[in-house]
Amino acid sequence: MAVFTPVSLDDVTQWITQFPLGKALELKGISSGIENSNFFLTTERGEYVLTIFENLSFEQLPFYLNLMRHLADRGVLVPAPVANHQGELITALHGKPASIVSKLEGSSQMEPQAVHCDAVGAMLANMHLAGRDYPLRQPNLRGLEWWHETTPLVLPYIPEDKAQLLKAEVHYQETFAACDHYKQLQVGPVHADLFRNNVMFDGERLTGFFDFYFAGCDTWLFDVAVTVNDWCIDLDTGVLDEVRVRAMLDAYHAVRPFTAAEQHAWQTMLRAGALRFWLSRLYDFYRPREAEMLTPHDPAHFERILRERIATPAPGLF
Ligand SMILES: Nc1ncnc2c1ncn2[C@@H]1O[C@H](COP(=O)(O)OP(=O)(O)O)[C@@H](O)[C@H]1O
Ligand SMILES: N[C@@H](CCOP(=O)(O)O)C(=O)O
Repeated sequence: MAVFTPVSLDDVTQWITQFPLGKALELKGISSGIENSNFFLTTERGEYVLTIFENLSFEQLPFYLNLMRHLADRGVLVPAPVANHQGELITALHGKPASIVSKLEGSSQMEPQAVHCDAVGAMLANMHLAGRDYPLRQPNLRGLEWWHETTPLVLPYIPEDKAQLLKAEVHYQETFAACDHYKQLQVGPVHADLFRNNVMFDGERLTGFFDFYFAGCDTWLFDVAVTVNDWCIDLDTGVLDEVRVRAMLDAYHAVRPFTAAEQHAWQTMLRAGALRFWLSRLYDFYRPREAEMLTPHDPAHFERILRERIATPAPGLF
């Protein structure tokens, strides 16, 4: 399903000569994924993933690919982009931007236990620290400004009680973002979509974070909130599982200690993390892109999480 641009081994045979990867031996389309055309590529040098970007442009991609290169160079487990002989990470294939990155071992852990949350928390903190000297800047394109612009576009489609909640929450978050506590939060490159399906595990060993195409500069705490809201919940109810929350937060804190300002902002950030995905799911549900081929994710899941975070205080950061 997720090969929108077909590519054959023949197509790649000539194209690959610009990379220091030897000959292409095998190419296999990857069926999951919703944004891009992805292939497992075997060459004389090893196993890689070839991506043809269907929506992001040559101008937008350097932030993401260079961030992955930067993090990989600092020992964070992420796919390492491979440069061609000219030092370029992004080159054209069938007229679209394409890149080759290293293949991560393992598979996604869709039923995480505390041990997995511990590994994700520690790696997330390492990733934030490693991103401190990343020189490129791009805001989180699904941040506050996008919430402000997108809310009026979905309001006409949803019933009054949901519309009230959405408007009230955006207002609450905007007010908080204007306060001094918010301005004290540490900011840097964040993944911003670190769900279970964007991390690989080989058993209990974390082998990497991937799918950085929602990354941007935002508060580190927002990234933690998005991650906790997916990894540490009961998927049916959205209720936080204290054991997994503690494992993730303690592991993060051991690498990069949370601050008092972050402790103060924590409950609000969990709400922000829920709002972000409720809104994007509403938008994708009611205003699907023309070329959208897959069933959109269920917005009700994140509405439930938002209501739950408003009603029930979460365990503290430390
Ligand atoms: N670097 C990688 N190593 C191993 N598998 C990968 C890698 N990148 C992507 N994949 C596989 O491809 C699938 C689709 O990738 P994803 O980034 O989610 O696609 P999309 O951006 O189209 O949503 C993933 O679920 C994973 O199985
Ligand atoms: N995690 C988001 C959707 C983003 O899709 P991805 O497969 O690229 O992570 C959601 O669940 O709404």
